[in-house]
Formats: sequence, structure tokens, C-alpha cells
Amino acid sequence: MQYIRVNTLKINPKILKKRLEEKNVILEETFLHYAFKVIKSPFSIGCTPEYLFGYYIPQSTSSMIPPIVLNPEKNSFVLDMCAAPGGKTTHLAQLMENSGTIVAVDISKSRIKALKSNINRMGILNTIIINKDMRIFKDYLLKNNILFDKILLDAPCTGNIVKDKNRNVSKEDIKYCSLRQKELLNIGIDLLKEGGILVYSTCSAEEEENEEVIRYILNKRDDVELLPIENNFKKINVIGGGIEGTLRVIPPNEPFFIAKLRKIKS
Ligand SMILES: C[S@@+](CC[C@H](N)C(=O)[O-])C[C@H]1O[C@@H](n2cnc3c(N)ncnc32)[C@H](O)[C@@H]1O
Repeated sequence: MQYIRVNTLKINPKILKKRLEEKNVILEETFLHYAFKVIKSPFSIGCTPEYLFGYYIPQSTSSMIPPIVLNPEKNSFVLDMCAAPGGKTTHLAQLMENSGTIVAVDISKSRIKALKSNINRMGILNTIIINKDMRIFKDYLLKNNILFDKILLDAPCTGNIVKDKNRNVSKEDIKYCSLRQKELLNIGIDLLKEGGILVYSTCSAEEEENEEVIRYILNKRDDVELLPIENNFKKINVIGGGIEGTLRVIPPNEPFFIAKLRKIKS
């Protein structure tokens, strides 16, 4: 299954749909008026002039949910802690109508290149790209009292390992990811303003990387609460997660886990 998200900063979804249909691409509506399922295409959907103009990005519909749940306001100050290659950063910028500021951080030099390219191609003007380890960069932010209204933590997970390296996931991999996720989530909460919102997501189906991480943070800290996410997503397999108020996207859609947290005191 292949999907595209239309970059509404550059083109109206109906106009793009018509343009691609004139080239014999068959598209179907999804739960989002600016995303389409690609039923059939005579060419690779990642190498059309429209793609190069930044009119759309190929992306799973599951991965469109975390930015929608975060729902950044125009002119807000947003941190994307694990941003590359930028599917969600560019979506956040689109939702913010290119206003406010997004600080997009990623540890990987090679993936940062893809993030830069997506940001340039899609005409994103409100994003600062930082190639750093969040576990180190947080010290600079905290020292300078730089706190955020909204944070997306789309955490590294075993789902990415499978996609990137095409290998089996071991128990050690899951344990390693779970520890890293807890560490990053703690940092994320530290960097929120009082009343600020953090959305945690992974594309792993493992309990240890999802519900366990959320239970850990709720038990460990008294400055954060879980906010229930309303499941009003249609035409996509979204169910309640293992903790009430969290969501899981299940196959045949790409598996995803999404939780929403609010910092209640600083
Ligand atoms: C799930 S991917 C992010 C996908 C991205 N949000 C998107 O929608 O295109 C996780 C990312 O976390 C990055 N990462 C892992 N550990 C990190 C750390 N300590 N600090 C910053 N980025 C990190 C990885 O390089 C990887 O790009």
C-alpha cells in the first residue's frame, strides 16, 4: 500500500489529484482530505515532476496521525526530537502554515541530509535543523531555559530496524530501544513548558516500546499526565492501545502507537 500526503503549503489537494490522474495515476480518498492512497501508477510515485516541485511526499497514513494528534497551533514553538527524514516535521510545518518555529533534531548525519532535502523541496520556512544527539543537545536547551509549547517524540524503535536493515528483531534490540525511548521521553518532558503537550509515537508493535514506556514515565514523574486521544480516524485501522486513551494502528495499515502527555507543573 502506498500513500501520498499533499503539501498544502504549495498546492490544493484537488488540483494535484487531477494533475496526477491526467498522467494515469489512480488515487483513492483517505481519512485526510490532503492524503491519497495510490491504487495504480505507471511510474514510481517518488520521481515525478510534482514530487520534485514538493507538491507531495510518499508517506504511510499511520505516520500522519502523530502530527495531527499534536495539533500545533500557528506561531507555536515546537520541538521534533527525532526528526529525520522529516515526514512528520514537514507535516507539522504544513499544519502550522509555515508560521512559528520548529526545531528539528536528529542524531544521524546521513538522515539529516534527507530531512534538509525534504524541507527545501517542500518549501518549509519555519524549521531550524540541528544535527545533534538529543541527550546532549538538551543540556544547551535547559541551560538557556529554552522550553517548548509542543514536542513530537517519534522515537527510534525496532520497527525502524526492520525497515532499515531487513533483519530480525531480537529481545536485546527491543530492550535497548525501550531504554533509549524512556531516556528520550524523560528529556522531552523536561523540555516542555508548563501546560505543554508531548506526543510519543513509535512504529513498533512491541508493548515494551509503547505502553511500558508510558507506564514508566507516569510512575516515575508527578509533573506529567496522560491525555486521552479521541479515536475519530476513519478508513484506517485504529484501535485503543493497552493504556486507555492511547491509540494503536494495526495491520494492514503500518503499525503505530501514539500517546499524548501534558506537563502539569514545571
Ligand atoms: C522513527 S525515526 C524518525 C522518523 C521521523 N520522525 C519522520 O517522520 O520522518 C527515529 C529517528 O531518531 C533518530 N535518533 C535516534 N536517537 C536519537 C537521539 N539520541 N537524538 C536525536 N535523534 C535520535 C534516528 O536517527 C532516526 O532518524
